[in-house]
Amino acid sequence: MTDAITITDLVVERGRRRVLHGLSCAIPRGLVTGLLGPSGSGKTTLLRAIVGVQVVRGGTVTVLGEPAGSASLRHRIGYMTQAPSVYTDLTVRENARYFAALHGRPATEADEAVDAVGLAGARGQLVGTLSGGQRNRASLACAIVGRPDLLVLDEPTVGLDPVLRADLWATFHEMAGRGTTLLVSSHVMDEAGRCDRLLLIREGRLVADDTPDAIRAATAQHDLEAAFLELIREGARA
Ligand SMILES: Nc1ncnc2c1ncn2[C@@H]1O[C@H](COP(=O)(O)OP(=O)(O)OP(=O)(O)O)[C@@H](O)[C@H]1O
Repeated sequence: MTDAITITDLVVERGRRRVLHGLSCAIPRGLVTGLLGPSGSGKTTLLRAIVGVQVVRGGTVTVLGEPAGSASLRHRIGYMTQAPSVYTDLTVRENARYFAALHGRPATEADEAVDAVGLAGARGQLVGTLSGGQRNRASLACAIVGRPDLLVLDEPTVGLDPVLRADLWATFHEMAGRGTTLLVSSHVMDEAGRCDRLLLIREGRLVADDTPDAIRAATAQHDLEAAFLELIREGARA
């Protein structure tokens, strides 16, 4: 299996504080990789380095065979930030169609993206009048509309009810089945089990990089939250 992303010795400082401390990992193509860790552990910073919008102090980040931030990657990566990046004075459908046009995609694909995030019933509604969770999903529709090779999603399921969350995770796996690589951050450990692979980070260092089952086996913990705690304890003992 080839890797979509390779990160070597990545060091990032933000506001004079070291946030990522020489992090190295590889993210395989065509799978859903979860980036899990407590609030402030450096998840968003790592995602920013991957999409090429973060100044890095050291190390390398290679994405789809190119250095992160290369112009050639712009149409190949979809990025959903934590703050919804949509126009509040346009409808859901207009937003999705606008982003589709930027990627040279037809309006039909924009409408499919709106359906995929469960917003078909609100497609004609102004984004400014949507609930927070709906607005997040409108933002997600705009991120997936270009049919990117790599989709980087920063906490895409925050504020969603369990049914919608399950639907969205099913959508992520369908996309992976069609060859898209997904990197999805979350600090909700019950979402970890839905991923093909997991990166667990804490205080800017990688604590684990494996499948959920391998992490369970290595820690003799079925519950991934307990497994995460066990890995932290092991790290402290070492
Ligand atoms: N613009 C900034 N200037 C200075 N420090 C920053 C800046 N942005 C983030 N940080 C710090 O970098 C660290 C990592 O932040 P980051 O947003 O990557 O964490 P996170 O794991 O994504 O957190 P959360 O789950 O709460 O979104 C935190 O200590 C944060 O305070």
